[in-house]
Amino acid sequence: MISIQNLTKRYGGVTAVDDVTFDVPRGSVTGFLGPNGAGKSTVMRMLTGLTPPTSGRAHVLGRDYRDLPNPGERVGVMLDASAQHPGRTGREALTLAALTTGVDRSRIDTALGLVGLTDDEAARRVRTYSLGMRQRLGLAGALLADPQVLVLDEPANGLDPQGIHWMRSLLRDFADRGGAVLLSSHLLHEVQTVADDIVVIGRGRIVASGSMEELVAGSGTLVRSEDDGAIAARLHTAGHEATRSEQGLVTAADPATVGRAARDAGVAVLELRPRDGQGLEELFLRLTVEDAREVAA
Ligand SMILES: Nc1ncnc2c1ncn2[C@@H]1O[C@H](COP(=O)(O)OP(=O)(O)OP(=O)(O)O)[C@@H](O)[C@H]1O
Repeated sequence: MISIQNLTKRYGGVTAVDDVTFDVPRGSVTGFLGPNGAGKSTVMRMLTGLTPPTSGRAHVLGRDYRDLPNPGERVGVMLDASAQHPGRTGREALTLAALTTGVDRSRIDTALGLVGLTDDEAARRVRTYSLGMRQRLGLAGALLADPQVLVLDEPANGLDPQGIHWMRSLLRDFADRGGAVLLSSHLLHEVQTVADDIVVIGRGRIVASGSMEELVAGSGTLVRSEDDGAIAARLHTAGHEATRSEQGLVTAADPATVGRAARDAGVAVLELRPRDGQGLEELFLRLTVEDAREVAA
């Protein structure tokens, strides 16, 4: 439902997006993850027709966003939740959006209900909203026309952990009903909670992508035993790197291979498991630390 191919954007000498290719299929919530300045917003702006690509293409529902008839009806977009008119009430903001996209006004209450904004909150001016409430209002705007695709830039920004879990079920439900979601974040734990597929971008280029399970599995195995050194030696002989950490031995080999190495070494295993979210955190940090440093510099 979203197809991005060899997408590149240059601003003068700066290559903001460099040959990016990925798809978001029907039924998927895809997290677009990268440090500040990695190029996420630029990809989303090109996808929604706000910035022309230097080369490559970004299609949504099979064509350029600008070529879709009434794109606001089929693609829900939230690029900057803080860019809402502070003097309007939440309900007024949604009413204007309904008028400009030709959506039936009855959808306003549905959208408010979906994002959990009460009638009283919708009657308040946006300037009195917390960041989390603005995100909810932005999401209500994106959901207003009951679109097939959602493109959301940093939607979890300002939400508390409970809010992030709430967003997960909202987006999961949207995808399960046949929709596709692309959402960006510079925080791994937000994406980890919400998305089932991940694309990691650093310095304009994709540095990793796959399902959450693949990326977690790709981050190896942890084993704690009565003799980690003996297992490490067996793994080395079999061609697997293994390093000692405070928690035990860490290796890229899968748990079954590590279990056999322990058996062959005659060592009792105390703990053996795939490395979980923490492994993914390390993967993200390792993949992006250089990029983050360059951007900071
Ligand atoms: N209009 C522009 N003119 C010049 N450079 C730009 C422009 N827009 C973005 N850039 C540069 O392109 C790079 C990518 O920026 P982008 O906003 O897409 O990153 P991001 O991943 O969305 O970051 P953040 O998480 O901070 O929003 C940055 O180096 C940025 O300075």
